[in-house]
Amino acid sequence: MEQNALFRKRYGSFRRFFVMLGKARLPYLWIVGYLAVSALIANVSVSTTEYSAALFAGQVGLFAVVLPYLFFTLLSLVIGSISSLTSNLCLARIDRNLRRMVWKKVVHLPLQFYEANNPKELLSRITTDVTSISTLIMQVLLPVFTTAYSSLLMLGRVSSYDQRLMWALVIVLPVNILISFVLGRMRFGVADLINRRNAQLTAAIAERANNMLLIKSMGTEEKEAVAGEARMKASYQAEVTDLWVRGLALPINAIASALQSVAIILAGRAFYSTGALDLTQWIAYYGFAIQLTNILSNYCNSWSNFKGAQGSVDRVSQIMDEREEPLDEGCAAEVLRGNISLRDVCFSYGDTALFTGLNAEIPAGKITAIVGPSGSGKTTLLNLIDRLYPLAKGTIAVDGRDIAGISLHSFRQAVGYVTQESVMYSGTIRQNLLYGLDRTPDDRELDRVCEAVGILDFVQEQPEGYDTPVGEAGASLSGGQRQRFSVARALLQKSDILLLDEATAAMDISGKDCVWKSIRTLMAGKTVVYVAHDAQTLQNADWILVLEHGTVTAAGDRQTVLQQSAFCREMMDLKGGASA
Ligand SMILES: Nc1ncnc2c1ncn2[C@@H]1O[C@H](COP(=O)(O)OP(=O)(O)OP(=O)(O)O)[C@@H](O)[C@H]1O
Repeated sequence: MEQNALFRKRYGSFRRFFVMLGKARLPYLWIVGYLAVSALIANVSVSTTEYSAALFAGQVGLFAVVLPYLFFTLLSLVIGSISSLTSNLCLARIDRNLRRMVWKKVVHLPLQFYEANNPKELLSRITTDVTSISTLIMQVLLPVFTTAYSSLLMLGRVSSYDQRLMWALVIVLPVNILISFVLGRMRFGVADLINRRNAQLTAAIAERANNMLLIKSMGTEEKEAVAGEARMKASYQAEVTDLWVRGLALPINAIASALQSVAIILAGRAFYSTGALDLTQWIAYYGFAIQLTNILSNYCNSWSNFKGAQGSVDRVSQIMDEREEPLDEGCAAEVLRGNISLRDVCFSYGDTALFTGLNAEIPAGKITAIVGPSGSGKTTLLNLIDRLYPLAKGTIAVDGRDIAGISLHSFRQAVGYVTQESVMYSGTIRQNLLYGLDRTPDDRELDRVCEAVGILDFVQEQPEGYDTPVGEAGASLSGGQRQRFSVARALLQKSDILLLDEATAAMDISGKDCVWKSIRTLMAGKTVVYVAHDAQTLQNADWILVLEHGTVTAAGDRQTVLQQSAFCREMMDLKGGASA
């Protein structure tokens, strides 16, 4: 974070914008095509202006003026349509490439990033912010070239009539640019505020929509309605402020344009009356001057978009500056026997230290239970073994090898992990079972594993069997069913080490027994580490670690630990048979 702040301080938005574009792999061929078509339009437009000026001046020669005028008018229509198509395609492709870049980055960031940033706010970074950056490229960045080219072309034509007239035009034109700069600065703050408030609103709505069960059961509908209203009011107020700023910009721009037109006409008129320009040139000059004014003021209006999109650039480039997890650094995991040793492990959440020199041994080929009071760090310990957080100090070794030297990707392939939440996606049962596997087991294998965790009957009762959708995040399944599918998914992974965090807590007594028997059979000879909260699941352990106040206070087989640990005795005596 500190590093990012330093980066942001050192490099302005411009620099970060271009660094980001460098990473985005823009559709360069399409962009070149768009620029070429725009250059063609500029040339056609110069010819159209000159032929129309000749017509206005009374030259009606069919082949010298009328037909060329009609031809160029038609040509500008055709090229205009091609240009608008190319521009829209460019915008869509830039949008797609930027989104792909941000998403690729986001999925490679460490868990800590998601804990430090509201994941739901990330939604708007990938959608709204990316769209404003794509628009910025199409409306501000590329028009630098098209506007400069058209302006130079037209100024060149005016200069061919009289060089002094061109300089007069060059002096008058920047009035609009100056005004747009000032207005753009004003708009930036407001546009950024709108984006931030909308992102907060989206995040809050997404969170509430996910937690409707809690809202209903606690009867907080009214409170939530009022809180939502306050957030919507905040967004509305930001939008109203933006309207006021834009409202102020309109008359200022209109007055500036009117003054500019008067100056342009007076300058042209002076040259025409002294005979420096003929009638056709005078009309053509006026046509070019008006077009130049429009092109520059359109560009300057877009410039205010740049100021508005600066916040989006900052937010997206903040993601792009984050360090990714180095998934492929280090050597391959190969086959792990699964003897896990923790040496002087230190780990903190922010400033709060959880482990300050934790030592523990988890034997290979056994089922080890981790028990301890709530908040003692059992889940965190599993997360550290799965390398979801980096250690502040100390080492974790498997079979004597420091796991920090093993490539994260191959290590996590060798370690299966069933987390507390039993994560399911809104696909079919099959898609959920196969998620993350680098092979495609056939139905017979799926049947075997599902039978082992006691969910095969349920699958067979479904109209579409394994191809039955499970609803959003597995909403159509019970908590126990979700847990069985999560365990089945981990068993299909055929990992060397299996971590389970209260993986059977939502199952009934016979369900737990069935799942644990299968784990013992299917993981025979491999290492299983699980968090146990009740005496029944503790029965499955060959080895027990008691974790209290950041240290292991007892370790060994059941007999040894029961003698050593009051916590464990209490757990067996008081909670005997109770489910977690
Ligand atoms: N992401 C986090 N950020 C900050 N603190 C955290 C985070 N996750 C856990 N903690 C804190 O770390 C401590 C250990 O949490 P952990 O979930 O590892 O405990 P646990 O033993 O598994 O608890 P339980 O038995 O209740 O599931 C707790 O005090 C908790 O508040």
